[in-house]
Amino acid sequence: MTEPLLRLSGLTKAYPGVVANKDVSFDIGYGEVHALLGENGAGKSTLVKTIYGLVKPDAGSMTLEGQPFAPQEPRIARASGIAMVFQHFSLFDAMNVAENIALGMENPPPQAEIAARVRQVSDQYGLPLDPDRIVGELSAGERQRVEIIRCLLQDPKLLIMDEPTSVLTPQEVQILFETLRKLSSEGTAILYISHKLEEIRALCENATVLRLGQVVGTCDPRETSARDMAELMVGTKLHVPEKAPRPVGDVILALKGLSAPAPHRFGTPLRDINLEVRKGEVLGIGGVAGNGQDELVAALSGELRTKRAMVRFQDKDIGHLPPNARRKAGLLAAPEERMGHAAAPDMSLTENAILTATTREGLAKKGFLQWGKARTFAEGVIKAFDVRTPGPQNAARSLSGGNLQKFVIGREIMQRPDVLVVNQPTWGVDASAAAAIRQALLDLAANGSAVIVISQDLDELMEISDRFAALNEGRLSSPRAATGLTVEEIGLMLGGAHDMEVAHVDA
Ligand SMILES: Nc1ncnc2c1ncn2[C@@H]1O[C@H](COP(=O)(O)OP(=O)(O)OP(=O)(O)O)[C@@H](O)[C@H]1O
Repeated sequence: MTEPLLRLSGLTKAYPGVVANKDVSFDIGYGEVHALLGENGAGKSTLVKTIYGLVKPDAGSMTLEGQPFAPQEPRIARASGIAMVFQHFSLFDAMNVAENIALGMENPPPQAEIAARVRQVSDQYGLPLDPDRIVGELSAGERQRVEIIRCLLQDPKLLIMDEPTSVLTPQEVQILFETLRKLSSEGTAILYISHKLEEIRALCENATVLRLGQVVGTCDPRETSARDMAELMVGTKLHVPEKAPRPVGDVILALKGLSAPAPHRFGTPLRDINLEVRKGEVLGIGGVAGNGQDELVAALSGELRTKRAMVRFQDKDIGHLPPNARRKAGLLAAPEERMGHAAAPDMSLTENAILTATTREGLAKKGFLQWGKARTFAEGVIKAFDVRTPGPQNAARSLSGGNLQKFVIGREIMQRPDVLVVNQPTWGVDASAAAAIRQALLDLAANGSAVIVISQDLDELMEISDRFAALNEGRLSSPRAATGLTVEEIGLMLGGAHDMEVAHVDA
């Protein structure tokens, strides 16, 4: 039998309180597109970090092209032909594409040469990218291309991709898949982590499923339904969120001509947003990343202050109020970037609970923090939202991405907001946890709160929203009932051809 490209044999890695990988063995062949599946915390990242030399296994071994392979650090893994595109990009906004790529090289050639090679690889693999563009001005999809091209310049034998499509538009996903197929046909193997099972079915020829750190199954995704794969991952039947009919109440939040300049050089200005949100409704806001999503969340949460009358909440003008005053009044928000924005990575979960829940949960008394109460609150979130962690004393950084997301969203929901604004609530979250988060948002609305969900995942928005609006270059289309909206109509709304603008053209 011929040797596989990479063989993993009995890899085991334990962290305090959890075994992240337990006796994991499988092969990846030359040119094979291999999916690594598993719910949040199943151990996928730990495994790929082991292959990339970022984690040292406690036991087990690897071979690469038949030779023992035990990279002590990423530099060695890269030199052996392993490349990795991370979920979170590591690029410098103020530098151009070629400069960013040079930063990742051991011995970078002159800029002009890098630019020429970027152009060549970009043409060869159908990944449009201009090496002279400033990274801060690129879309998420283009930033990812920078990372991919950086990898391709190393001519990898194995390309590892961790959740590559969560920030991409459907068109960008197609471009990426074409590139990956071409790479595979040329003999480059791809190890692909994603929670988007339909994409796995379209792309991968083999899948290894991890649960609680162990391999629990393998399948051919082309011949396995998404539902079967999801159930293999969780080991139980999948719960699909139910959108029960709900009475919709009075207007609780109104945006009136909400405008704000871009908060930084690479931000988007908000332009004359008008919107009414009612008690008991879920309003979905779609749009390609970078069209004002972060700015809108900031204007609602109070991180971005505006003129008083631009934000009206429960019949009071609050555009000038800071976040804590808004929290106290019942307007809560969970931003998109969980590490560093929604949660402080080095703080424990209890401390992270204190960060946003002190006012509403009474976690401070006469200026002193009530640690016992804070811990109980954090434990409540962990329990209610099935956050996989040994306990609230653990640092946010130690949680897997999806588990931290469950904690961050749960922390806000458990504070019983009157209005909850969430940005990308299920980003990087596995199918069953995503279903649980969506159900929690629907339950919140069923209890009379208003929920604004900002997401790039149109399927998600259609699943839970009563009304749908689209953000485009800082403008918001007028919301429309989600039921019955066609893909074409949504596409037009996302592209900015919404009713107001069409009316202007006619005039
Ligand atoms: N540095 C660390 N310290 C302590 N525990 C860790 C550390 N890294 C990972 N873990 C734990 O190991 C387990 C596996 O985590 P891992 O990030 O590999 O999961 P994952 O499958 O990639 O999850 P996700 O899909 O949410 O990204 C989790 O329980 C996680 O909390």
